[in-house]
Amino acid sequence: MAADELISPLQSFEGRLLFAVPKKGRLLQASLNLLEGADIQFKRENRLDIALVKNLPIALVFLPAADIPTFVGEGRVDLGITGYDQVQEHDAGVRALKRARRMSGEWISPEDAARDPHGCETVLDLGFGACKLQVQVPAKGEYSDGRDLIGKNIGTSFVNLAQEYFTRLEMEQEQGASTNGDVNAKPIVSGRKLRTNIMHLSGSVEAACALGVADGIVDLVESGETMKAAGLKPIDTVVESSAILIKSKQPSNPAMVDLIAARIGGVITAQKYVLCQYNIPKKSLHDATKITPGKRAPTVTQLEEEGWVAISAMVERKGIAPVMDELVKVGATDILVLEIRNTRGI
Ligand SMILES: Nc1ncnc2c1ncn2[C@@H]1O[C@H](COP(=O)(O)OP(=O)(O)OP(=O)(O)O)[C@@H](O)[C@H]1O
Ligand SMILES: O=P(O)(O)OC[C@H]1O[C@H](OP(=O)(O)OP(=O)(O)O)[C@H](O)[C@@H]1O
Repeated sequence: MAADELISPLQSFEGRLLFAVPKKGRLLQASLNLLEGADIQFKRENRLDIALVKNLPIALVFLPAADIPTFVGEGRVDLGITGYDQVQEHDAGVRALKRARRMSGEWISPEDAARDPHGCETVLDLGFGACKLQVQVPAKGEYSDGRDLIGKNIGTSFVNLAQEYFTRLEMEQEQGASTNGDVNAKPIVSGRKLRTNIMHLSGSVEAACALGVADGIVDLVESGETMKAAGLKPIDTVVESSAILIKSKQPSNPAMVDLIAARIGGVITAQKYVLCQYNIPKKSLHDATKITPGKRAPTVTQLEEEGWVAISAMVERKGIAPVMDELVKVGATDILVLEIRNTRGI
């Protein structure tokens, strides 16, 4: 066996920026598309959760989305793609741990405190994986408000956020105060015993009510199809989420983090916008530029034909159809909509 075959994947991380990517689930494919768009080239061997990037000093680590905030927050991994909901759940877990430590009077060494950044920074919203973490109850049942579930059984994979949510409601009830649903409005009292029973479920959480395990659940909703199929309805939203790029507070190679962030940001902008090109009589230029102002300003080019100009401007993809309708109304012709493959510096 050649000597280099004896080198473990862990050893070959040396000097590489570690970038965590969801290994499965809802965020996997869109994340892989982003990596491809950012020209991060790798080959993932079957069943291996580590892949060395061929053209950059980066190693990709494929991890469950729920674990990525821990790895990045602990500074073990430099960058990661995960859901904002997962970061919030992780942070709520860290808050709970700190409260418990304070309560038990546990001594925390200065080294521990320094090593414990327990937090990652959001670099970019990635524009996919939009969903809401919602409190759900049987559609035909007696509950219509989060407060109705105080003291009941709640099934969830988001135990820490659910605990914070119900702690807040219980405290409000006890104090007769209102925080208007803002879960961050008041600090959670240390050592307080929660009356609501939060049960951890790892998946298929929607089944818990029908099976009599839970009175309500806290779970993710996108289209609402799963919730509806399970005979549930939402009564409150705990977190609104989408996929985000996060970074450690002390990345091993800050310049490489910035480069990757710029590349990924460029791909996201390219996905969000299309390029709209059209010709318009010069006298209608003012009206047309109001419809397509572009990111900074539209590009206006003189046409050979007297009294006409050509315009080129970036337009948000989701609004392009009405923009084209409006352009036709002000006299635009030859309207073309082109895909943007990549961007930078926008
Ligand atoms: N229906 C959905 N629509 C959009 N995004 C979602 C949806 N469900 C989950 N997500 C996002 O994807 C993240 C990962 O969820 P997903 O269910 O794919 O996880 P997973 O790693 O496959 O774990 P599990 O085995 O628990 O399902 C969530 O934290 C959330 O940010
Ligand atoms: O509102 P919808 O569009 O129906 O999506 C919501 C569902 O998607 C997620 O689960 P997923 O399908 O990823 O599987 P899981 O239940 O195993 O987590 C989430 O936990 C819901 O069950």
